[in-house]
Amino acid sequence: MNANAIETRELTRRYRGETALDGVSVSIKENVITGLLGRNGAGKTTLMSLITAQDLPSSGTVRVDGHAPFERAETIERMCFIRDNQRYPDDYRLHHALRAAAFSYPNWSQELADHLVEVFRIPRRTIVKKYSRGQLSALGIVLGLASRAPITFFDEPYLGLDATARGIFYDELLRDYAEHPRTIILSTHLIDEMDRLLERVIVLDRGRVVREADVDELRGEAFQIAGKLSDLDAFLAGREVLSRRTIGGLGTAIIGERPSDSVQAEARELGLELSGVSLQDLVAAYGLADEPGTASHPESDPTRAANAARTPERSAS
Ligand SMILES: Nc1ncnc2c1ncn2[C@@H]1O[C@H](COP(=O)(O)OP(=O)(O)OP(=O)(O)O)[C@@H](O)[C@H]1O
Repeated sequence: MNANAIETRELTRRYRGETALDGVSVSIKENVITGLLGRNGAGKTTLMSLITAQDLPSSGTVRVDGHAPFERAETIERMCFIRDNQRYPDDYRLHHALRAAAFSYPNWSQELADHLVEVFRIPRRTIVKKYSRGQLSALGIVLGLASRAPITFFDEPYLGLDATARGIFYDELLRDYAEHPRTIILSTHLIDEMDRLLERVIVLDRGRVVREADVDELRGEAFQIAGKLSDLDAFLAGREVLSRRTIGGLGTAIIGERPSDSVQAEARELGLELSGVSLQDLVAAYGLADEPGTASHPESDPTRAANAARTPERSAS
């Protein structure tokens, strides 16, 4: 079991009339990739800002490697926080940003930075202020990965990145993490895409922690069932139905229950298809993420619900 790199206790941040974080107590494990999930305004950025001492709590405590990070340089230099709206000085070009990062992060890898600049095709001569949204995100990723900071935060690092670049990010992150294990915290709405990266998730809703669990544990707690409505209704009676969709005479539902042998046998008898649930669907079923097909889940296919009702993608194992 990994030790905790970060612990917060009853962390609260109030702005005028708005409680952005409300008594958040979480433990983030060392050398694990943790996903920070939740709908817009859930408090993800606020939590990362407080942990990295870029903001002060209204009450509650933060401990990073056992220390309060605020004004503690040794702790702060162990952390790298890549914001989704990272700002750079007006005259900055790529080499300025890289040089500043090399100066700030003791574990900085220039070799990795040069490699990532090439694979993301980041322009060297253009002023950073003129970068496209995707190029800015790519630069953030270069700085975040090449920092090799023992604790690295990425706040929605994929904004504006095309699918190819996002794939490169996930592969490069996994490769470098395997060679240089470290604590990585990613806030994301693209749960489906990132679920291969995430080992643990913290789900926030309206400033509170609603779930903190290993991804495998979460996945084992629910299943999807699909088939004819009449058979489905018989199966669903008395069960904890987290979400349900109907298309014509077919339906799918996500059930909050372990898919035990007897459950699987019952589904078979009724001619229903039982399958695993993706992390995105599970978090959405709890009402804590954007539904697939909505604007902040751009990669999802709006026809997926219909397809799921017809042909479940995976079998439960
Ligand atoms: N400086 C501020 N002044 C007032 N309210 C703020 C401030 N910063 C954040 N908030 C509020 O705190 C809440 C949490 O914001 P936060 O940015 O942490 O959410 P988030 O989960 O990162 O959202 P998103 O997914 O949209 O980026 C929101 O309601 C937001 O409006």
